Amino acid sequence: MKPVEIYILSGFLGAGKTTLLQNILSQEKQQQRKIAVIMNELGEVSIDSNAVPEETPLKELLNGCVCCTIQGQLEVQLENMLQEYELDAIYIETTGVAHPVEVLDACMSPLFAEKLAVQSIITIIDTKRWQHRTELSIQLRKLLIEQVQHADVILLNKVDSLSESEKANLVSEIQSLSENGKLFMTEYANIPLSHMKMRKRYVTKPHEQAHVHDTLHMRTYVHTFSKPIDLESFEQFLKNMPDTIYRIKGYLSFTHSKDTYLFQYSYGMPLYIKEQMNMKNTLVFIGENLDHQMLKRELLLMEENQAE
Ligand SMILES: Nc1nc2c(ncn2[C@@H]2O[C@H](COP(=O)(O)OP(=O)(O)OP(=O)(O)O)[C@@H](O)[C@H]2O)c(=O)[nH]1
Repeated sequence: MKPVEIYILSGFLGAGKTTLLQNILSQEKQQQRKIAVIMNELGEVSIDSNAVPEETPLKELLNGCVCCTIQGQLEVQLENMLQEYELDAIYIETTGVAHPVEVLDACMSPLFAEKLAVQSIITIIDTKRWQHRTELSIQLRKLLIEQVQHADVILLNKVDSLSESEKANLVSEIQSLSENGKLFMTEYANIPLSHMKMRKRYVTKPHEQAHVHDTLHMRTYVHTFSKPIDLESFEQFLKNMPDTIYRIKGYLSFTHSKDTYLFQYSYGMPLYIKEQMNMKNTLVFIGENLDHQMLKRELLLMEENQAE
């Protein structure tokens, strides 16, 4: 039997991995290939799973990073996928702080030698974040570089906000870091599937391990609101938030509207998208050394003030 192709989607928090996955899935559907997805999220609740169409088999690895605490679980989920479905390819969306090589290691287990064929590591870069990476801790900066160095395909995403000279500088900077990576500039991770397909024999290169908790000090906080909140107070809260909160995503309802909104926040940019269904109002925060108590206090206060 033909081995199932594996694609690893890597890239920092908010870079556009889920956006890329959605583009890929719709192209794969047109080609009538049988695809499954494994999603790893740092938080204990899943937000991105709605981005995957219902007919696509999906397994989620929540509350930890495949590259450290839950590597064993990835192997179990891969095995389950292979047993339950007949597939052409599996896409693995890693957490924004995962080291791609450690995810690769899990897929290269001897268990799967005949069954899986890793095709490529695709790293997506938030170009704006990259330009301002000196604001990140040294460990996170190293991780961003490693994500580039180990990629076969590199997408310079969110170029819509860059000038032509910024784009040129970025391309030469990334090219100097990557020996063999194929480089593409994208907006909303829009790229033809054919650019991501490459058959490669994988040998894992040496790399520095960066564990989410011990080295990167990444933490998550999940907050569920018991009622709709005031948009203005929420925006004020966002303005005062520490810079070390890199990513927020989840669902929100506001007092001014009956709708539920999918909320996305990356690199200081909030985005509200009307959601068709009524979802539980839960937000996942991801950041360095998150102050859980402070977040909880501020968010509860926001709800309490509402009642007055
Ligand atoms: N302006 C702009 N926004 C983009 C682009 N690509 C993605 N986004 C937005 O960036 C935000 C984060 O995108 P996602 O695809 O969820 O990023 P992610 O890497 O999956 O995020 P995590 O799973 O949290 O690490 C969303 O609001 C996207 O709509 C782009 O090219 N330009």
